[in-house]
Amino acid sequence: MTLSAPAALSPAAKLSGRAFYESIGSPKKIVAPMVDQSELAWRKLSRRLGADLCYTPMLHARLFVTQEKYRNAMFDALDGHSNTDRPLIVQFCANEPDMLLQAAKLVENQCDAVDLNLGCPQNIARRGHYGSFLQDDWDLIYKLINNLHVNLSIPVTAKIRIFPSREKTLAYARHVLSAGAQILTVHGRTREMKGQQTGLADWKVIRFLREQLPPETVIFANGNILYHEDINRCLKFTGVDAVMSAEGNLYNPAIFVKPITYKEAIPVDCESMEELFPRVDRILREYFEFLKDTPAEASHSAAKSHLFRLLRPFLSQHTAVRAEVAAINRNSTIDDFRMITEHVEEIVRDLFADDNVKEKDIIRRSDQSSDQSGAEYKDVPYWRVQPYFRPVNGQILFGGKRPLEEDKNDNEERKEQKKT
Ligand SMILES: Cc1cc2nc3c(=O)[nH]c(=O)nc-3n(C[C@H](O)[C@H](O)[C@H](O)COP(=O)(O)O)c2cc1C
Repeated sequence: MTLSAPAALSPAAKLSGRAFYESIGSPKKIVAPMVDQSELAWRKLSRRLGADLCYTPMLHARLFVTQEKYRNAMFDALDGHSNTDRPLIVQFCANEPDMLLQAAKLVENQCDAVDLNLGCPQNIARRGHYGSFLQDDWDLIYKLINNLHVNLSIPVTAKIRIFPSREKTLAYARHVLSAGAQILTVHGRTREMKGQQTGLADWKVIRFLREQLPPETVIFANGNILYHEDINRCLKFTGVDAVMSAEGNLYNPAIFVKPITYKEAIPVDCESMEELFPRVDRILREYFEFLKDTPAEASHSAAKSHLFRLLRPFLSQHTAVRAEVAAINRNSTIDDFRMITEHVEEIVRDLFADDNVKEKDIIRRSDQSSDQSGAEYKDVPYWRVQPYFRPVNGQILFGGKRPLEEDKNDNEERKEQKKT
């Protein structure tokens, strides 16, 4: 990929806001930008399972422009391919308007829009002065977005976090939109809500923004999507155009599998159980087939974390597989992933050879429910992919309410999450 000089374009020549959103098919179910996790192989799997728009992982604009090795590892000719990876929004973090523009120019023919990350709360973002730490520098945000709005041939979008005050959040949203952002993704957590302090995303603030901003503003809601039915619930509660999921999608890529029905809850009968909570052997095989055909470094370096997440409850029961996943390193080959996939298939085949398992292969409604979304919790057998409830202050809580026991996978997984 070679660098090209930016050509000035009239913003009027580009599709804006709702017209742009409609031009990419009015997506409702969106895979979030995720460092080292929303790479090509994963996006292909997610699209096959119902996602109708995907974001790339956050790319570092300066590294993308100045380091060819980084650029080629993160984004190659297959990313944003018209037959297999669209619609696609490429996300960058940046704090230099011209560097961001140069980076965006390098991908403008391989995606539908470029997104500015204004949400990353990690220390690395504090040190690098990007992500949510730009929340303190509204002038710079304006320049970053407006430079793309004026000079890029495709639309610019932005993903923000909320402030503790909803009025300030509204003023901030208006500022980001006035700079030229054509879609606003709102992650309903503040910058402080990370790690052990993550807690629930605030859908009420997102609804407030929806009510206050003009109807032509396209808004995506992000946060608290753990089950497929949460998508309907969130759309209904907030009134926004679409719902974005990160962790829900990673632990169960079939979270988007059904069309949006606006029904309160989907009854989990036998047929929908396999659709909504697929068996780990099936999902792993589908993922493996995409991984095998995706040579990009980004897809292979992401694979270990994907396996830990997909197989999370399964690994507690089958520690030999856990050891195989833990042993994956940068020298691992596709045959190592094939071997793990076949091992999991063999175990599940043996499990289902026993008629007793069939009786246990049901989703039970749990007696807990969350306060805000009204979601019903479910007990899902360990051989099926399922949401993960994050540790909060040493305990694993669901929606801030439901303590579960921490298990051995957490250490391995924490190591993986540190990388992201
Ligand atoms: C592994 C991982 C990587 C992430 N990387 C990014 C990123 O590159 N850019 C970004 O804007 N947000 C990133 N996020 C945040 C998510 O996009 C999302 O805003 C957040 O996880 C809340 O959504 P959720 O409740 O559906 O998980 C990441 C989240 C996870 C779990």
